[in-house]
Amino acid sequence: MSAPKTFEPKIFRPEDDGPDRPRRGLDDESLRTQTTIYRDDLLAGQTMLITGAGSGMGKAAAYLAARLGAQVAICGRDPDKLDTTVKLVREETGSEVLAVPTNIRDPEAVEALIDKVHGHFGGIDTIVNNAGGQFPQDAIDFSRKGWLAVIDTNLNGTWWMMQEAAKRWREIGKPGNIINIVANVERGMPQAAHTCAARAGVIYLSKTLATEWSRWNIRVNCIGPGVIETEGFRMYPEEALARFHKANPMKMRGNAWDVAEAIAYLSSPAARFINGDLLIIDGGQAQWGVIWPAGMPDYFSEDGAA
Ligand SMILES: CCCCCCCCCCC/C=C/C(=O)SCCNC(=O)CCNC(=O)[C@H](O)C(C)(C)COP(=O)(O)OP(=O)(O)OC[C@H]1O[C@@H](n2cnc3c(N)ncnc32)[C@H](O)[C@@H]1OP(=O)(O)O
Ligand SMILES: NC(=O)C1=CN([C@@H]2O[C@H](COP(=O)(O)OP(=O)(O)OC[C@H]3O[C@@H](n4cnc5c(N)ncnc54)[C@H](OP(=O)(O)O)[C@@H]3O)[C@@H](O)[C@H]2O)C=CC1
Repeated sequence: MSAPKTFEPKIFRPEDDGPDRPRRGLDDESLRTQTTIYRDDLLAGQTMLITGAGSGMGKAAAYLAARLGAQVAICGRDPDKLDTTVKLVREETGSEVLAVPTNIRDPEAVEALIDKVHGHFGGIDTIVNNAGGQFPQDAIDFSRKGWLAVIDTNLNGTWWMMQEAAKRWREIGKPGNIINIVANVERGMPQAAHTCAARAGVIYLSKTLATEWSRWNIRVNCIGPGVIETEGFRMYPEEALARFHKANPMKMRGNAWDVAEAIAYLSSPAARFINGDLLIIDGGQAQWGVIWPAGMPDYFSEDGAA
């Protein structure tokens, strides 16, 4: 049976995510079996700090970076999630990941995180600002607290990370590399206006910093994922998920490995001349469709009100 074209927009809360729903994204077993085009020591000698790495794309990126020889530090709010990444990397590579539970919304905690990673590994070469998220809802119904939560996480949190890392790189006279995971916001995103605003902010912040900070040899780039199936899909109702693949002309969902490999590329010497750019990984979504993660109001359907 095909998914309905429209359904009543509704608020979906994490508590609606029951045990009967399928788990989404690449589990540890799938991650272990992923292959890569990169040579084994591509990132040897590098230290990478990846935020939001207890699940999804951040976890895949941390695992791939460790496999390619990088020293890896990770953060996220939930220590149990971070432990799953530490364990996976240890079992598969024998390397120890440094896990520092941190809320990126807290600038002092971010400062302490950057200190800790520098102290532990003697420096940082690349930071990947991947932590983030939102909830699908019609913008007119956003609560003030909900708006602030999304802006604070995705825009302010990313900024605190960038500024603290750059201050340290300037102080010690070492080059730096920043990769910000944003979203595909080119056509706007119905029912994700808060994240659209925050991600557009990060993209243009990054383009600006790529110029300002080039004098300290700090590069700043963004990756814009389209529909990437991860644990984060729990925030979306099944009716919406059934249509997510239609957001792009390839009619498929990407996975966390697609993004992890792009992160590895931008962390490698091959990307030394890439600065201020936005790499979109979306199967062509930018030129294609718009999806309504909380349900398309009838007004927008083919036979809706003129
Ligand atoms: C990226 C584009 C989205 C759709 C565009 C179309 C393309 C679709 C395809 C892409 C789909 C996937 C996109 C992903 O990014 S999935 C991966 C990311 N992971 C997540 O988004 C899950 C995690 N999300 C969150 O953690 C939260 O959204 C949030 C950022 C808000 C976290 O904040 P906080 O920890 O403070 O959370 P709280 O629970 O305390 O909430 C604070 C207030 O926010 C409001 N709120 C929260 N959830 C909802 C909801 N489901 N519906 C409505 N309002 C919500 C609310 O006011 C909260 O306060 P109260 O609890 O006191 O009411
Ligand atoms: N999946 C998709 O289709 C798309 C995803 N994105 C973005 O890509 C990034 C990765 O998403 P994905 O892997 O799918 O989702 P996940 O939900 O699996 O990962 C997001 C991670 O961010 C962490 N996080 C959230 N808030 C904070 C915070 N305040 N401080 C520290 N860590 C935090 C979460 O851990 P914890 O809760 O423990 O803090 C979680 O591990 C996110 O920014 C997401 O919004 C963008 C476009 C599409």
